[in-house]
Amino acid sequence: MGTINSDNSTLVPTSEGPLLSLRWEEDRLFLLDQRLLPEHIIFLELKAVSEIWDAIATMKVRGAPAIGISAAYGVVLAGQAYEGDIPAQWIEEIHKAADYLATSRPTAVNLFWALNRMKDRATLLSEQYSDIKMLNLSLMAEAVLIHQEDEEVCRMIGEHALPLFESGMGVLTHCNAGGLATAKYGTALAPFYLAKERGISLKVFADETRPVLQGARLTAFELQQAGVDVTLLTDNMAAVVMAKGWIQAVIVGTDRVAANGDVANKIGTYGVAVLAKAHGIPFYVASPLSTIDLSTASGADIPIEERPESEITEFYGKRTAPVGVKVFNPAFDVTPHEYVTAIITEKGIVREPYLSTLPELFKK
Ligand SMILES: CSC[C@@H](O)[C@@H](O)C(=O)COP(=O)(O)O
Repeated sequence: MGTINSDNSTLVPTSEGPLLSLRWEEDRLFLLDQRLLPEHIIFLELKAVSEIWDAIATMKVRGAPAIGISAAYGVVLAGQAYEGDIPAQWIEEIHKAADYLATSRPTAVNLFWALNRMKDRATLLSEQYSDIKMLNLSLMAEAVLIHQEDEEVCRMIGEHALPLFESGMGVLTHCNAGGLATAKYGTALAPFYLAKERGISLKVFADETRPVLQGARLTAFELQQAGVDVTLLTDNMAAVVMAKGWIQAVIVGTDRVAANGDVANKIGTYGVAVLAKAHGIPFYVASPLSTIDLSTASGADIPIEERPESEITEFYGKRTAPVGVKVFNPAFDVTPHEYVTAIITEKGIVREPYLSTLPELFKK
């Protein structure tokens, strides 16, 4: 890919590997507007903290790692917008922006992880430098590092996950935990890219993922672009394809893993996990360490975002439900740890008992 557009024209995708959804250039963030995929490939050029907040809240950028990276750049923009020369005031602006960005979406812990990392770095830097230009440059380097690290983390998740699959296997995924949701490769989709590179043929089944259709619009799109064998299903077809024996494994991403191994991910994931267990199919979760939140004891403590009713009562602007009907629209659900066969991280694979195996990952 690599084509950048800032004047809202539609660009034709190329097939030079995974599509990149984020690009930073000195004092601005270029973001692929994921709401418009697959019809339009349009990059937004963001220069203000409020624009980053809006992009996250309205899901122009979505997926836990991509949200974290965008927020980190949002903090950089706040530092660059400060016009004074007093480091203590600069730090205040950084904290104000981070606290504001933290209100954009509640469930993906990568958002808070990245913001805390940026705040800590800013504090450390302000003890070393008093020149605001130097502070801004150094803080920008931290955001760039978060961005670059994510690519390597995703690649390593793919390396660890790949041996779980054999050529010819059918693998089901839900939502989009791909390159679009991360710096590159994705988490759950990373092994599919590596398999493709290495001539291992996997048959991927992508749930469409109601109500915002990340599976149909994003997963099917990015895998098709990369030449991966992908078949699109509506969410209620997962049971049928499992019963037919077409699925040998499930792999999904996550927005937050609690200390006991409970996993929050896109609404519908829990149902897929229950179905997998009923059919004796392993259910894998791909998670960077930045998505593991040991300070959250269990899934019951994970804040679950509820989104606008219109996502359910309307379909692309057309009303599909009676006016005034009651609606429940949680964006995520929690899969209890007993359904999770293994969690695949950049540091390796862990299994039950998660209460002891997850903390070990942070000591490696
Ligand atoms: C690597 S992305 C992992 C998760 O963030 C992903 O599976 C997911 O649930 C995204 O939800 P979204 O609401 O599209 O941000």
